[in-house]
Amino acid sequence: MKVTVVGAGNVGATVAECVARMDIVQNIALIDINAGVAQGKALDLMESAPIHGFDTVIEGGDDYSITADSDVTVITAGLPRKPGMSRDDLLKVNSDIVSSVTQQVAKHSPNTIIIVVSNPLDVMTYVAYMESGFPSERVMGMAGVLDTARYRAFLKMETGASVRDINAMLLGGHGDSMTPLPRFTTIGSQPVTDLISESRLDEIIERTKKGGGEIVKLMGTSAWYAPGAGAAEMVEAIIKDSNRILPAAAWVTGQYGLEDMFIGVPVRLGKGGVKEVVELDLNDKEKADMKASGDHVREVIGAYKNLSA
Ligand SMILES: NC(=O)c1ccc[n+]([C@@H]2O[C@H](COP(=O)([O-])OP(=O)(O)OC[C@H]3O[C@@H](n4cnc5c(N)ncnc54)[C@H](O)[C@@H]3O)[C@@H](O)[C@H]2O)c1
Ligand SMILES: O=C(O)C[C@H](O)C(=O)O
Repeated sequence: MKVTVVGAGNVGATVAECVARMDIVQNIALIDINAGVAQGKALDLMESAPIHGFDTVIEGGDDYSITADSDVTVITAGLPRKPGMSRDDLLKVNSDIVSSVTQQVAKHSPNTIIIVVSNPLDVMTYVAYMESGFPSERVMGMAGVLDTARYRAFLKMETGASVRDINAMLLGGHGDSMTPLPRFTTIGSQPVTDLISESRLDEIIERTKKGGGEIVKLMGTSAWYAPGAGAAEMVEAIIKDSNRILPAAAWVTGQYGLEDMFIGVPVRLGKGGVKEVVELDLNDKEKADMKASGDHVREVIGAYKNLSA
């Protein structure tokens, strides 16, 4: 089994490290336009193998021949936002990068499964789908795992419960229009709505929606530990064919009243990629939130199409 990570920056290097430490694949290829950085980080990771005890071989560079026949490819290439920017402000620069990267990926690994991380996430996933020509089940975006992890981390901070006992699901685009679902959130099997007041839960949800921006404001660039771990969790589900139900940006064909876009929905992940989009029974408010999120994603797809027209 082989995994490629494109972009050896903060997120890409973290994905490579997390997957290596899982010791679930024979090879990882780390690609960057800056060959020295990719080679250096690959070598540094290899030198950590005896300490962590993994046998995965990591190779870095700027030549896509090292990525040949990858089973899973994670695309993190692209600019992160700076304070004051929205993710959508990255549309032009990152769509150019994701387009060219995807062409190389598809050429060298025609059967790979692509997980996009670059922002604006839902639309960059759409770009990778269009450029690769792959069937939709082999293209997806990582954001829901991160957004749900943030929500669960904030619930842990609030209640002191173990993160292992906090289950949550979240839908919609990766942005302020995402749709956390308190009705589907439990702590130790108890509904979160029985444990935390409505007003406090609203504050936690608001913090989750703005979680990316909170970190950008603190650091001047965006997050990488949780995003890297999130992408690695998706890689693991695919490599191990584990049928995990995780939130991911997946192609919708009428589910949740949406179509012709990638947007965050619960999916069953395993061999071959997205095996199924899982449809939760939403109430009217949740449906309205999902529709608003879909409207936003459609708007950014429109902006992308105008750019590339
Ligand atoms: N989906 C999410 O939840 C999520 C979370 C965090 C970050 N992101 C996004 O991931 C992207 C990467 O973030 P980062 O913090 O790792 O940035 P970074 O600047 O640390 O790394 C990006 C890397 O991409 C490389 N790169 C640029 N153009 C390339 C090309 N054509 N081919 C190969 N490599 C290229 C750069 O050289 C750099 O090393 C950003 O767009 C960011 O917004 C998404
Ligand atoms: O916030 C960002 O720009 C990066 C990422 O989408 C995140 O949520 O951390």
